[in-house]
Amino acid sequence: MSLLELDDVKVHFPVRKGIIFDRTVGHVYAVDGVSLKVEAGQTYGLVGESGCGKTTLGRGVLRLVDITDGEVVFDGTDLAKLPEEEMRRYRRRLQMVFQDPLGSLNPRQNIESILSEGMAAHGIGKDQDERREKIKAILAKVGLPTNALSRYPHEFSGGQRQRIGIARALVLEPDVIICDEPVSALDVSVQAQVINLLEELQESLGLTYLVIAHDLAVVRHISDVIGVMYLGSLVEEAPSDALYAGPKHPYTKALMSAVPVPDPEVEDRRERILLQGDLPSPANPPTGCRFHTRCPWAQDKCAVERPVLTDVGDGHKVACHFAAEIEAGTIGMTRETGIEAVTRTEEVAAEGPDEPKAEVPAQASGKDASAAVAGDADTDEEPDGDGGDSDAAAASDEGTAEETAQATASTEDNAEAEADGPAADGDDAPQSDASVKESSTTA
Ligand SMILES: Nc1ncnc2c1ncn2[C@@H]1O[C@H](COP(=O)(O)OP(=O)(O)OP(=O)(O)O)[C@@H](O)[C@H]1O
Repeated sequence: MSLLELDDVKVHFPVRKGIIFDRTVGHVYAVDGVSLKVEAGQTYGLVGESGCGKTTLGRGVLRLVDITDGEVVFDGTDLAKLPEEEMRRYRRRLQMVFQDPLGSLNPRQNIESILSEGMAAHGIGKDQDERREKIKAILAKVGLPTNALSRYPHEFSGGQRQRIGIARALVLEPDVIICDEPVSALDVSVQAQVINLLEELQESLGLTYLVIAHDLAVVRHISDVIGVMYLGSLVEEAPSDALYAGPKHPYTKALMSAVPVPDPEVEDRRERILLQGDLPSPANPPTGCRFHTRCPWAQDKCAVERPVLTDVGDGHKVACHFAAEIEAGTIGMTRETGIEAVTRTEEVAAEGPDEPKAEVPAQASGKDASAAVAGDADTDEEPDGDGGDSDAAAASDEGTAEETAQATASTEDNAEAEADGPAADGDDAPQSDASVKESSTTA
């Protein structure tokens, strides 16, 4: 049995109308029948464009939103049916890391207070001294200096704040961490560092991850299995390599065709499938296959019959009536205009070839490290505050675990100097337009 198994999970939000005579006039079918398995010690990557229900599914697993129907079986227990009192015990074992580290950290609490809060609530550590020692050990593990304990969230850079978010989850000794867009708010070069940290922690602590992202490139780097979600349900699922080698669902093909080749020197001559129209409203989803209103290959049957996610071999599952025909080229496109040949050189020329590109750290840990930097990076990563973000501190987002440990030491050494130092310039500095453009993956 898998550590975490979702069976036909549905999360429907009622749409209400009226102030005096409040009534339900419909539902938002945010998650509408998702089944998936996350194996112990592995990473399941969940991708799909904004609004497809990824976050709601993650929150449903933790029962942060009510599950309308289905099972969420964690370690043999169906969480969906647990009384709230019992669910509290399981919450420690299933933790969440959020997209916006600053928004999820109370600005008025110092790091010790933020991290010890959950520990005290779950009875971890017999007193504050014991909790502090544990927090110090975890801070070192995530590459933050011990003096971070007495500092406040605004004193850290974006990458460091995400490390704090990860530390907050780790102090509770979880089995599963749900990472919701863990790097999408971070500067492009810091993204790879945080992804690498997550991988290192997984290896050393045996963690199991459900990683939610709109960016296929980020998920590819870290995932064993990837599920592609569209309008509340999975349209494709496969081992990471198989999905990249041969996406079978038209939606996945479109997503994949939008992932830029990370090396601007390499000409990208793939055809880019441009999806027409916006994501339909989950309050009023299309009949039949939910993707048929945008699918370049849609046939009459697709508007009527909803395809089931079916294993087509080696654990590669697809929910498309015509996946085999599309692959064999025996049916043609019904929306011819939805495709465009784009070459890498055109894109680079448009941005200006002389712009420096983001530095890609060399430390691949197994999977393609460069892929991890090919994500959205529209956030200015220049640290705020005037004291906490030193060069040394920024360096902790630049290197590997070993380098991070060194950076930690040097940060402590430089703590005094940092106090009134200028904003860091390392990898937390804003990126050039060119690097941002290169990273702009549309999901
Ligand atoms: N509490 C809620 N009440 C009503 N509708 C909701 C609620 N939470 C989410 N939704 C709707 O459910 C749908 C799925 O939202 P969700 O945030 O899960 O998508 P997502 O894929 O994670 O997108 P994003 O990456 O933008 O967060 C959206 O249409 C959203 O507006």
